[in-house]
Amino acid sequence: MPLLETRGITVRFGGNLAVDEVSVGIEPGRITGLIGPNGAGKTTLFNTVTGLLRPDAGQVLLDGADITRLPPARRARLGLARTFQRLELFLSLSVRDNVRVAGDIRRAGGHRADVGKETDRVLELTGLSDIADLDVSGIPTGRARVVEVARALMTSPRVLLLDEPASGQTEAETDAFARLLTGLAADGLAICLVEHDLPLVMRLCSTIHVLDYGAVIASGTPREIQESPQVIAAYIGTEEVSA
Ligand SMILES: Nc1ncnc2c1ncn2[C@@H]1O[C@H](COP(=O)(O)OP(=O)(O)OP(=O)(O)O)[C@@H](O)[C@H]1O
Repeated sequence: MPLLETRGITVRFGGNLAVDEVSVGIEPGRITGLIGPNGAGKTTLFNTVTGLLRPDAGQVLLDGADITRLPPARRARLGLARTFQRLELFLSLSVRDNVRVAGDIRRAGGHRADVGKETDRVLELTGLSDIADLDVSGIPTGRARVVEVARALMTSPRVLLLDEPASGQTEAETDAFARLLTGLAADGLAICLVEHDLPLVMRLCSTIHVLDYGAVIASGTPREIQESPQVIAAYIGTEEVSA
């Protein structure tokens, strides 16, 4: 059973059909991939799921409940968290404070928690403890992407949407990141991964949905996706589909 589901989501920007009747499901305990060439509609779909954008048609369901019209903060409280393709961190704050701030906001909203203790736990879990006191402006992009994930984890999400989280990471950082995501999924988190690093997607995801010009052109296991003629055609001239 999917925890998060989109049903027939459609988004138009003027005459441009950015998302075309997309129906996909994200299951707990699994990493679901969402891939496609540039401009395929991946970020736009994320924006409708998190409430930054109202779709022209379709529904978003969380645990079977229709959340299509809820504002982003309500969705966050229900367990939706995301990271952004363009990093959205406070550059002049330390890694610890960037992570902590999500806990402080949640506490201000009435959630009872020891924010300091939870911050330390999340920093440890995400492998950021050694750089916790550095300003985010002074750390490499690859680690900054993990800070975004850590901040998202401070909201105790049930669903985590990741928009190109491995971009800018070294090979070693990507390996550590892959282990982190595998562990989070093993603990029951439902993860949706938008990523251009296709070998990483193939390695981590149990199911992959492929978008092209806003529409789902294929859904299946990594092997099925790699062998799909539609997917190969969509990627010709852009990237390799093979891992
Ligand atoms: N705010 C906007 N106004 C107008 N058009 C937009 C807007 N946001 C996205 N688009 C268009 O919608 C389509 C889908 O864009 P989107 O960013 O969702 O694709 P994407 O798959 O995330 O691409 P990428 O892999 O490059 O991040 C593109 O044609 C894009 O130009």
